[in-house]
Amino acid sequence: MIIAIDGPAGAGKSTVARRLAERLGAAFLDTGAMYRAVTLACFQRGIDPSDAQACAATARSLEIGFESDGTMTVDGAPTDPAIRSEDVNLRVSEVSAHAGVRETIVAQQRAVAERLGDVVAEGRDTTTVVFPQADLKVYLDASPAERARRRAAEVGRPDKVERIEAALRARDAHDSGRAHSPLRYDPQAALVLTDGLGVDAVVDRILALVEERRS
Ligand SMILES: Nc1ncnc2c1ncn2[C@@H]1O[C@H](COP(=O)(O)OP(=O)(O)OP(=O)(O)O)[C@@H](O)[C@H]1O
Ligand SMILES: Nc1ccn([C@@H]2O[C@H](COP(=O)(O)O)[C@@H](O)[C@H]2O)c(=O)n1
Repeated sequence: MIIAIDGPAGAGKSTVARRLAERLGAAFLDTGAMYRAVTLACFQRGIDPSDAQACAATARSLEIGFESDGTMTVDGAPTDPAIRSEDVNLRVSEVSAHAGVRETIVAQQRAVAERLGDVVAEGRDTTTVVFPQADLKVYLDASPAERARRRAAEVGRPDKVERIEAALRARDAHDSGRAHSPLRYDPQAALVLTDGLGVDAVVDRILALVEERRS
């Protein structure tokens, strides 16, 4: 069984997907973490994120592994927390837009799912490109203001909510506007709007959809 969850930045995809995977006894696949790992490796190697060929070569050179609990390794080592840094946030959309990077990473995502079996995958193109045959597709969304409030609370900076909203909107615009695998709503996906809904309520709603598909 594959459940694919897409949506804009900060919509709650990884939080919900991780919890859903736990409830279902499935593996959790955070596809964005893979693009973040490529971006960080580009920084560490002095590669310009606009250099499509060098970014693609970097993606090909990395050995990215996944455990069923969602733990990712890069070249056999635990993932560097710097993949979540502000610097990576600012350039990951640019790196992930290169066709050569996507070709490599999408192939790895499919191979991981093949190996892990039941999978809850989340990202930007898991419903449309990576797993078009998914058993359930969900598009998770919330207003930009709500997403920014949640993210600001997460990082303990409610005073920065406006800056955070601007950054989320910029990343969404880049992810939606790119030529290869843009973020878009797949008409086969169930749209789940989460303003005013807690994480457990969102997970319960998706579990109800899983049950519907099974019956
Ligand atoms: N339904 C919800 N209610 C309240 N807070 C939520 C809800 N869903 C997620 N959150 C919180 O919002 C923040 C962003 O969630 P998360 O990191 O899962 O989003 P995401 O869609 O994976 O983001 P990104 O695409 O940027 O990685 C987290 O602090 C998370 O705990
Ligand atoms: N399937 C995906 C997943 C992510 N991306 C790109 O990576 C960025 C970071 O993703 P997070 O979910 O960790 O925030 C995201 O902004 C996209 O640029 C992607 O292209 N495809």
